[in-house]
This record gives sequence, structure tokens and C-alpha cells, in this order.
Amino acid sequence: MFKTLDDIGSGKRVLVRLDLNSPVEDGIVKDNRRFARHARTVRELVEAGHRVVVMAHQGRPGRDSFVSLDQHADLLAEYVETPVAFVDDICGEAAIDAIRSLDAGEVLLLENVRMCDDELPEKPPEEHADSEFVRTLAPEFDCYVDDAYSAAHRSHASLVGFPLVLPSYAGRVMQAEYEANTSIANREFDGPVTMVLGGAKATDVIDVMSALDDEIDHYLLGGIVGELFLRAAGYDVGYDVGDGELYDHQWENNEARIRDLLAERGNRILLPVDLAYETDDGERAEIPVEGVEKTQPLLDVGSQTVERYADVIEESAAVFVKGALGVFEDERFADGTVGLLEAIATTDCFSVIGGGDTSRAIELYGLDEEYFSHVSIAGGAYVRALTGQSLPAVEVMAQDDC
Ligand SMILES: Nc1ncnc2c1ncn2[C@@H]1O[C@H](COP(=O)(O)OP(=O)(O)OP(=O)(O)O)[C@@H](O)[C@H]1O
Ligand SMILES: O=C(O)[C@H](O)COP(=O)(O)O
Repeated sequence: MFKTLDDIGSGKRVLVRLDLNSPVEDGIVKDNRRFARHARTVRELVEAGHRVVVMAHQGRPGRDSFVSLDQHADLLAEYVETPVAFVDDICGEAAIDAIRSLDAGEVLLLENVRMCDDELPEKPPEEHADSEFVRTLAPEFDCYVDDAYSAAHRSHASLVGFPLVLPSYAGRVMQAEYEANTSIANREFDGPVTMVLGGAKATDVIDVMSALDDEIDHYLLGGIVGELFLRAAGYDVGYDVGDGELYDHQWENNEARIRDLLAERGNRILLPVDLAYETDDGERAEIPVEGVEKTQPLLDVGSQTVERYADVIEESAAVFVKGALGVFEDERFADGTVGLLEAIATTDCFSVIGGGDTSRAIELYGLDEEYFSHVSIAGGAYVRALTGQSLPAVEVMAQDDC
């Protein structure tokens, strides 16, 4: 599909695009699995004696998370186990000087690429390739490596401009994400394929369900999405309670599609049979869906649901997860999400765990990533891959004929 690090050789000047976009709290950049994952690619480039210049973004202009990458340099250095120099410039004189003074095996991180005016407009690769940003930086390098799969749904200059003017290669994260996330379309499985769909974004989940049909044998639903499907099935579930605003507007936007999916594929869609709520004294309690009242906030699927879903997983050849089954950030309401992940971990099915939030449950509850075939670090790009949409930055790499 595309060339990889195996094809680069050694001793080159390499421009590499990572996705180090991270949560930021009170100006502090939070460590997360993106650093560890991308470090593998950077370390491999360092060991091959390349001069490595890293581009990455953080946040979006106007948001609190739109900050400098100076902290990212230190975090990345910890995982690469080699110093990562930082320059607070992207393609000006300071950046060019820093790039030219790099020695073999050294790493330099440029400032947040979204601080460059040329970066952000969604434009075709040809226009980005002709931007001042790309035309200034490209001559400083022998090749470009794209490892930023999780940003590949954006047609931004640093992602789609360089492959048109430099020989381009996929980094290890790009390779692994691409292979796993497109496997519904590209692989044959020897048995049923199951999707576990939950979380808070109903439209994303319904898009995934609508895009796939015969490929999927079972859908196991939970989270807010599962509750909206229960509402469509006639239960008193999936309504905003008090001043909550999680359900009703999503229902209004998606009611027709939910009803159609239930009518057309009801035999393949499993809904929760019990749900969990918080009692007056702060404990977790469970209730069958038939007994729920509209005034009750529901925060997880119950244990009967997990058992039922685990039976389906045991018979599956492949399982794809998108979205959590409950509010797993609160330990009392993590049983559904963690129970499901444990059920997947104990089988030898092919498994892909995705959704930026959901995959956090794996580290939060100490599950070993090795038990899963692939744990994605992508959010929007993962959904697009599951729905069979092409990603501009992947497409342009595949076309590379420099
Ligand atoms: N019943 C519920 N009530 C409220 N929140 C819920 C419920 N079930 C799940 N959630 C929340 O859904 C969130 C995950 O949903 P989201 O749709 O963001 O998933 P994701 O696919 O992992 O993320 P992303 O799309 O950002 O990559 C979790 O933070 C969880 O707390
Ligand atoms: O964190 C992400 O999902 C990617 O880096 C994309 O970020 P964006 O949604 O701000 O483009």
C-alpha cells in the first residue's frame, strides 16, 4: 500500500509528522499513549542515523489547549530515550538554522504547526504543496515520514502537502493503524464479526452502523447510544433527566435512522437488558430495563448485559469496539466497559479497540494491551476508517510517486 521505514535507508534528513495532540489541563500537557507509540517510530529513525525533524500540532486556535509544543519535546524525549531539542519556530530563520545544525541521530521538534497560517485551511494536496510553508521546508529534507494516522482525516499542509514534493514513507503507527482499522473491508474472518458500540456520540455510531451491513453479524450496544436505541424500542430509557443535555437533542437528530436500523437489523442488534444507576447513598445498583423510570440517570450497562454480550464475543472471530458502555471514568460505573474488554481479552479473536476515550479505559484499569490485536490512538480517523471513508493523508501517501 505504501512504503515504510524499511525502505528509507540510513543517514537521511527526515521530516516526520506525528500526532502528539494531547489533553491540556491548566496549561499542563498530559502524558498519554500517543507519546509512547510515536516514540517507536522516532527511535527507529534515530537508530538508523537519520537527522530527525518532528512536526506536530496541539489544539485548535482559540481553544485553551492551543499551546506551544515545548512540553511535548520533554515528554517525547522520555519515551525515545534521547534528547529532543525544541525550536519555537516552524519555517522561519530560527527553524531553518536549527534544522541545518542537526547531526546524525539527533531529534528536533518544531513549534505547533497550527501556529503557521498555511497549515489549517482544508485544501487539496496540490494547493498545500504549493504553500510557502511546504516550499520553504521541503528543500531541507531528503524524505517525509507520516506517522500521524489519527490526524489523517484532515487535509492540512503538514499532512498532505509534503508527500507531493518529497519521497514519503509510513511510520510504524501509521502502518499499524491502517492495517487494523481497515480490516473489516480488507480481511476475511473465519466466523462472526461483532461490533461493540457505545459512548456519547450517537451520530458517529449510527454512521458506522449505516456504512456497514453484511460485514457485521452482531452489534452489541451500550452507553448513551444504547439507551437511545432502548428508547426507540419502547423503554423509558434514553431521556434527559433534570438539566442534563445528553440525550434529547441526539434523539431528535437520529430518531429516524435508529428506528430504521432497528426495523432492518433488529435480529443482529443486541440492546442492554439491565442498567446501572447511583443510589441515594452513592452506591452502584442495577435494574432490568423494564423497571427503569424516565427520571433515573443511567450510567452503565448491568451485569446481565455483560454476561449476554460476553457469550456473543466468545463465539466471534473478530470484535471491533467504538465507544464505552458506561461512564468508566467513575470506578462504580466501569464494570460494563471493563467487563466487555476483559471478555475480549480472554478470547483469541481478532480485536480492535478504538475511540480515543474508550481506549483510555485500558490503561485506567490496568488491562494489558497485548491481549488485543490493536488498540487505536485515533478518534475521528478511526470512525472514518470503519465507515470505509478514505483519509486524505493516507490517500496522498499511497499515490506518492516522488
Ligand atoms: N450512560 C452514560 N451516561 C453518560 N456518559 C456516558 C454513558 N456511557 C458512556 N458515557 C461516556 O461516553 C464517553 C465515551 O464516548 P465517546 O463517544 O467520546 O467515545 P469514543 O469513541 O471513545 O471517543 P472519541 O470519539 O472521542 O474517540 C465516556 O467518556 C463515557 O463517560
Ligand atoms: O486528536 C485528534 O483526534 C487529532 O489530532 C485531530 O485533531 P483535530 O480534531 O483538532 O483536528
